[in-house]
Amino acid sequence: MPTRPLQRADQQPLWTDPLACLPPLPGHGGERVNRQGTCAFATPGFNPPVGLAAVTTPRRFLELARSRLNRTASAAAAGSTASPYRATAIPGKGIGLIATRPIRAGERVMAEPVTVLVDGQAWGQEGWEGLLAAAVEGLGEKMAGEVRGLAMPDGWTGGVEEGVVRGNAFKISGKTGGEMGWHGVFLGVSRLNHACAPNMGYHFDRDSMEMRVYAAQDVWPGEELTISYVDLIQDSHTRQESLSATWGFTCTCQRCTRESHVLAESDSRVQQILDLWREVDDYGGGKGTPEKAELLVTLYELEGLQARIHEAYYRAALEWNGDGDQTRAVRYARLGLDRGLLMKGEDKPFVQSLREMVKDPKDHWSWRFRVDGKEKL
Ligand SMILES: C[S@@+](CC[C@H](N)C(=O)[O-])C[C@H]1O[C@@H](n2cnc3c(N)ncnc32)[C@H](O)[C@@H]1O
Repeated sequence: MPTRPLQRADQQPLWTDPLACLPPLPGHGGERVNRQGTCAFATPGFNPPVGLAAVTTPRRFLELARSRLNRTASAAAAGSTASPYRATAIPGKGIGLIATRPIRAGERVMAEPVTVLVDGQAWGQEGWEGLLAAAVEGLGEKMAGEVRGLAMPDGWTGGVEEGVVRGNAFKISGKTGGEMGWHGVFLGVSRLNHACAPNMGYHFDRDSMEMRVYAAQDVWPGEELTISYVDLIQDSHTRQESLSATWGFTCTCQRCTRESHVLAESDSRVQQILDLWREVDDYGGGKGTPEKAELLVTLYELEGLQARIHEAYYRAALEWNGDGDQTRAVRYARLGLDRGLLMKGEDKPFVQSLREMVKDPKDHWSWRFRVDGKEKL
């Protein structure tokens, strides 16, 4: 444990002593509670003036302070420009974000450091809600008030801070000391409402601890900015059930409220997407073709799945390369890379794979794999 705060010359200290701790869990060993138990932290030096509230062990918080947080504040400052949206009340949805100027597809709309972090290992542990409340309190009256003012799941009757985390946290991952899961709340991003054909996509950047939100399509002033809370490649009934179970609302988005025969058509397209996926993802099966992958692209477009279109482009790139058509392969690889970088981030394996294909399609594992058959794989 550091005896002096970790800090850079130009920044506030990022390490703070725990505000409160739970005893260590059985099997974790160690006598000293503040070394092994889960604790509440609040540090005002992170993303000032917001700060960071965290529920985790001192060891993991220290790892974060050392490896991540120093870089975050500068990355956020470098990217700050006037927001192309404003928060306002949306009938039936609480607060939401509305575009205040045209936003072009691919434009970065938000880049926001995390404000509340709950260690996946602490989530649900007896007494974790108390630690969460203490960490949020530690942000100071103004910021704690902002966190507590976020929406809770409809019908929530438990504690405020827990409700806020359950209603707004994204599952995010970090790399310090091996893979680990966190639940992160972002003050601005939390105001994005759900739609089943959202106009925004996002990814979490592990280096800067920022959530980055990008336009998946052109957006006009006055349009609401939306993301998806659930897997969109599910039929309307399953999507509705999962939104209602976790957030307690009934989705009234355009994709969910069409006339019944149009809704049935949409659900059948979802089924066709799933069937095509199975065929093109079976590299040894012989049923995948470039035409099927291109049909996948069309179905994604028809379903308004622009925030996930990179998935279809990736498959079209593989199929054309597998067929030995390097020009078409590179075309789709370029499209997939362009969208994939925005929606999933740099470190995803499919992004690396597309980079390799763009560089030299014939050197990519998929070159002519459909033509040359199984021996190629
Ligand atoms: C992450 S918050 C989004 C921002 C929220 N509207 C607010 O006022 O802060 C999630 C909550 O917003 C509401 N919400 C989000 N999308 C919705 C939708 N499509 N229809 C109705 N309510 C929605 C629900 O109350 C949900 O629990």
